[in-house]
Amino acid sequence: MWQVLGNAATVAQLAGVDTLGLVAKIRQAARTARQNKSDCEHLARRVDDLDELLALLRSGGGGGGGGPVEPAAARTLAALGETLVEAHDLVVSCQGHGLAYNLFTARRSSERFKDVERKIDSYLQNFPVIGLIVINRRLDGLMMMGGATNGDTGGGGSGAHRDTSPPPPTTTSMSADEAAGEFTMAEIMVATNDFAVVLGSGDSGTVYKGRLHDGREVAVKRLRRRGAFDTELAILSPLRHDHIVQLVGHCADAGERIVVTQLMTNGSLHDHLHGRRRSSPVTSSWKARVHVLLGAARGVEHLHRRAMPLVIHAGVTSSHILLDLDATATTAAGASWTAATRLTGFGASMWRAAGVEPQPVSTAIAGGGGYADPELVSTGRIKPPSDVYSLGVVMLETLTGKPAMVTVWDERSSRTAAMALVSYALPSVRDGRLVDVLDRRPVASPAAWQLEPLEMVAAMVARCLCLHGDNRPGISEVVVNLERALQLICTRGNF
Ligand SMILES: Nc1ncnc2c1ncn2[C@@H]1O[C@H](COP(=O)(O)OP(=O)(O)OP(=O)(O)O)[C@@H](O)[C@H]1O
Repeated sequence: MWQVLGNAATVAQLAGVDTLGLVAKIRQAARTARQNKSDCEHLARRVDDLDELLALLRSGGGGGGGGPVEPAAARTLAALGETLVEAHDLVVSCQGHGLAYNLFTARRSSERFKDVERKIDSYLQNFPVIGLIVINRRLDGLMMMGGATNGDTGGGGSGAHRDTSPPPPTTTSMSADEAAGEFTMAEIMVATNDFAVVLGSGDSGTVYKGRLHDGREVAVKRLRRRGAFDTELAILSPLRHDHIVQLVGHCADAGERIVVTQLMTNGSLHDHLHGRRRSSPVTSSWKARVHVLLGAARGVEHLHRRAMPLVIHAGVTSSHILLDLDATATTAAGASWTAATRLTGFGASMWRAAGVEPQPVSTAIAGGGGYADPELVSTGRIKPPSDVYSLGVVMLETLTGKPAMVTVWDERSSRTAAMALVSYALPSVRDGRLVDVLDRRPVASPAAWQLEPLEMVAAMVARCLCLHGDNRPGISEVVVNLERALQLICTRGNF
């Protein structure tokens, strides 16, 4: 949604005026105004309120105001420049006129003051959003310079004394030439061989396999709705994390709306649990399953606690947890695998300012298919615990090997009926009878020492699925639980 403008577009150029110089002049002119003095002083105070926004926009543009600016901020700057000129002219016009002028123009002046103040208020209202955009750009710049990497590469965590304070944003190493780009439709057609290979499809579009001219393999998502394109691009652009799919670029050409992301070669967790990929480590090993859940939970943790701006995913499902598995590697102990897990499906996601009230959403966003947070459905308001609920459903799905909606036999109607997995399996989990619903594909008859880590996960699932969001654990607690379960599995023989 907001590609970086050309390097020539700097803060000063976009505003078209020396904004800080104008603010000082308005202050000065208000002090010496002879007509409408109180209006002038009031206006000068409102202009003062813009100081912080101006300073942020200047520093965020990079290099003392010499760097590129996002289009949203650029538009604001250009309009802001005009408003400041208007405010200056208005205050200056109030100097040194006589009674006749005053009677003649008093009404018009008061309307002009109100108009300018209204404009200033609207900039101030947009300030948090613009500020976040600018901060993201600044962080991206720092990451590019530092080449920081701090991503999880899987395996069990220490599980001990986890620091719950938000660490600095986690990033994958991404060089400047890997920054997201804009593609033409012709480039997309070549990359996908005219949309030859379908990887999957969802609510918002169909995803195709592609290869860029530089050899990178990508997933090309052709969206049906403009809104989902804007949302997905806006949300994904600033996100850099080992458990979140990386944006490669986009195409808004020839009426098409396409988002290009890195290819995840092994499909989704859903495919492995219920679909086409029946013989994979994820089907046959509890270690692989918990490892994948941990990756997904770390992705959500990044969104909830560290991303700038913070994000509510609003669509956590097993189809939105993508995998890159390398099951071909072998070790002295036998066949082995490595796995990378990344979240996708950001078409309904939203930004969240820390400490604000839960946001109202349309019931369509409340989700469905057995993943929807019942509190969100009943209140129409979304908050981070909604993602925890949906992740709880994915965890239950992973423990039981059953999809989020199951088919059961209905005695009364003597017909099969659809039932939410939560209704079907949670009572057993809550009663401490996980074995009754546990998937037997990884281990046919699990021993008590094998059940223990899985029961740990099941206990967390029961908490994630509490009806009231406030009773659910925070996402970091879920991460710690999965780290401990994985560690236990690893120390007990990698089953
Ligand atoms: N980067 C990728 N690599 C491999 N396969 C992918 C990738 N992105 C998506 N897919 C496949 O396409 C399917 C649908 O993609 P996605 O989940 O992004 O669409 P969606 O459900 O329409 O998303 P949204 O909820 O954002 O509208 C996924 O379940 C997966 O099988």
